Amino acid sequence: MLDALDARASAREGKAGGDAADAPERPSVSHGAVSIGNFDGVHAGHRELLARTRANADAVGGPAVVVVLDPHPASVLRPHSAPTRLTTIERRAELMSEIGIDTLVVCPVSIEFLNRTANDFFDYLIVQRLQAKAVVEGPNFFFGRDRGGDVHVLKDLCEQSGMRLEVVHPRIDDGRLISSSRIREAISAGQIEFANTMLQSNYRISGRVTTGERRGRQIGFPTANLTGIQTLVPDNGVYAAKVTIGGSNEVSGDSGRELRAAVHVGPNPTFDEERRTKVEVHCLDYDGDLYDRELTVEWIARIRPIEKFTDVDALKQQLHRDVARVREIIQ
Ligand SMILES: Cc1cc2nc3c(=O)[nH]c(=O)nc-3n(C[C@H](O)[C@H](O)[C@H](O)COP(=O)(O)O)c2cc1C
Ligand SMILES: Nc1ncnc2c1ncn2[C@@H]1O[C@H](COP(=O)(O)OP(=O)(O)O)[C@@H](O)[C@H]1O
Repeated sequence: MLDALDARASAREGKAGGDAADAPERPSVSHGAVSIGNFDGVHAGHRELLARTRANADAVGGPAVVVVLDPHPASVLRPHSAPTRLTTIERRAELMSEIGIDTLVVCPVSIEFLNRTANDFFDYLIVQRLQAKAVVEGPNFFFGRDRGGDVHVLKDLCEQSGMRLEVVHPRIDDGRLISSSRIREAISAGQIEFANTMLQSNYRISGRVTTGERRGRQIGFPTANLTGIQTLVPDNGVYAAKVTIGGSNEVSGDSGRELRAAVHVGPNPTFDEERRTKVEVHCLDYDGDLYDRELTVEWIARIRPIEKFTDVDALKQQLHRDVARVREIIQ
């Protein structure tokens, strides 16, 4: 039973995965302040909860620990309705590290795990595995079989174990709660600036550069075509973005180089390719080989929808205007 908690990430190192027993230096998870959730996006609401987790950790003199239930419990129960994630676990660890969380523990979620009663969940995870001194959650926190535990149950259990509990009230924006699903809706509608405001950071995706139709260079606008994207792709359209070349474990010379880019998301109707959605990145002021490299795209603003142009010259004229617009938006 204890091996349910078998992977952890040191948020300070921004890494995830691996078995705890293999880690050369196990990050400290005991006797601290703990918050449990999915934290997809690490958005403004999460950030308030995490700031309070940090403050409680300081008050009890232990580490600030976040337990990410992965995959999201709802997607284990209803795999077909699982939403596409906003952030990988590695990205969540990176963002949490930036805001002062010491350790991110990944708790694998299975049907058996979700079948624990609320008392059992609390005893196993919070008491035995984490030996927590403080717990921080939002009022919508439910735990245990059939979501049997809520913050009132949690309050009683914490009191019985002599733990502090802080319930952090969620952040309201325009009278509506900031939530991961609301951010997904905004991104899927191309409302990148609104999503970025709710995230309090620029939305990102990463992918590997693959070959396309080799048309880009012929028309003077080479585009790096991304594949293997694991997170939500914004609505079809043309965007201004910042791009970083190379993955975290690449050592090549220009790894980490940041560029501005005009990014196309969608089909290529001008070339009668109406169906396939592609993510194509035209980097400004760059000429090099990107095939098989990893690119991270930081979305800044949507410029326009995809159009079918009457000919390639009309497309080229528009691409010149798109690039000029990117230069205006990202100075
Ligand atoms: C910033 C940008 C905007 C684009 N907008 C459109 C568009 O509105 N309509 C369209 O058919 N293709 C558009 N394209 C896509 C080109 O058709 C595509 O890059 C070209 O076909 C090259 O494809 P390839 O990389 O497979 O060679 C755009 C490309 C870029 C970089
Ligand atoms: N400024 C640039 N932006 C994007 N890719 C570039 C740039 N300069 C050179 N390249 C290279 O050109 C390739 C894209 O050229 P393109 O003719 O569109 O071919 P493909 O159809 O295979 O994507 C990229 O994968 C990259 O290796």
